Amino acid sequence: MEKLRLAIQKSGRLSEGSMDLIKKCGIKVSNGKGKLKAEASNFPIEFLFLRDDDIPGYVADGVADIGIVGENVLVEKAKEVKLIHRLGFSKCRLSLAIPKSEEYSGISYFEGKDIATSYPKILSDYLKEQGVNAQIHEISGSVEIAPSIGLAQGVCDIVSSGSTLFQNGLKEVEEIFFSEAVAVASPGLSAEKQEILDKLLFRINALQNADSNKYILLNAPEEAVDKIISVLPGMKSPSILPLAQKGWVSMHSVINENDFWDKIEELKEAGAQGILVVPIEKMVL
Ligand SMILES: Nc1ncnc2c1ncn2[C@@H]1O[C@H](COP(=O)(O)OP(=O)(O)OP(=O)(O)O)[C@@H](O)[C@H]1O
Ligand SMILES: O=P(O)(O)OC[C@H]1O[C@H](OP(=O)(O)OP(=O)(O)O)[C@H](O)[C@@H]1O
Ligand SMILES: [Mg+2]
Repeated sequence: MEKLRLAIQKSGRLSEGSMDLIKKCGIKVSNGKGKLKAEASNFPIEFLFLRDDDIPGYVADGVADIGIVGENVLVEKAKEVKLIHRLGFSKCRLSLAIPKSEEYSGISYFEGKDIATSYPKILSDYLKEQGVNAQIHEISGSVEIAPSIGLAQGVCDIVSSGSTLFQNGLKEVEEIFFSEAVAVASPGLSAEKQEILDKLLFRINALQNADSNKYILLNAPEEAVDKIISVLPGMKSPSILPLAQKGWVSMHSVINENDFWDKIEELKEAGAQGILVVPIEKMVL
């Protein structure tokens, strides 16, 4: 049987999230330290552990069928791959930053200046769009050091908490690109590989649906049921079970994480009591 080849980052900011996702999908793989290729024991998938920069190229060439990579690297490399799914981890942004002591006048500050970055394509597209001419110096890492050693007056690099910028005496002045981990696929997958990929995406969707929803249980007087159903429609409609106490029921449903606090207020007003909210591990719609 054919196996789907998945390229993931060997070690770095994407590795933990990628392996965690695979594990939660019920796929078992043992990747000893230093092992660059591994097979799952219970799913037709093979893993390649690579530098993240190489993943879009390997997927475009068909050496790997799919890959997990940051959107920043995907856009920077501009390879022929299909973005198939957003994964929601390793969220960060690409920003322009300058020394803290400098006064920032707006994007024209960078006119004629030198900017160090590992993302020359994204930066030059942005500067072009803004009508700014600046010299871009491509370096592959430790970008935040550039102003303090006289290599450039500004940097364009990844920011998450902002602590690396802060520790290097820099301040963020423009956010130019937002990124998260994404799954990408080769353009020409065989029907058999596409079928394996569909199975994997089905599992990922079940995890993501579960993450964005909660299971809710509550007790209510029978006369409050209609009002509560209108607040909590659930996946189809809530389950209702009689309580030992006459005139009372227990209602079970699913609630979206984003609506949670607003709905709790409405439920209490409608007469709900003993409200329990519990996480869902997997959810198939
Ligand atoms: N501080 C951060 N917080 C969240 N996500 C991040 C952070 N830094 C980087 N990322 C995301 O994770 C990806 C990988 O970052 P990492 O720092 O591990 O890359 P790297 O050093 O180039 O690794 P490699 O050795 O594989 O080339 C980045 O391209 C970005 O999408
Ligand atoms: O805003 P922060 O939370 O400080 O995160 C940003 C830093 O994180 C990444 O580096 P990482 O720590 O992964 O080290 P690396 O340079 O070896 O990739 C990135 O290159 C930034 O330098
Ligand atoms: Mg890299």
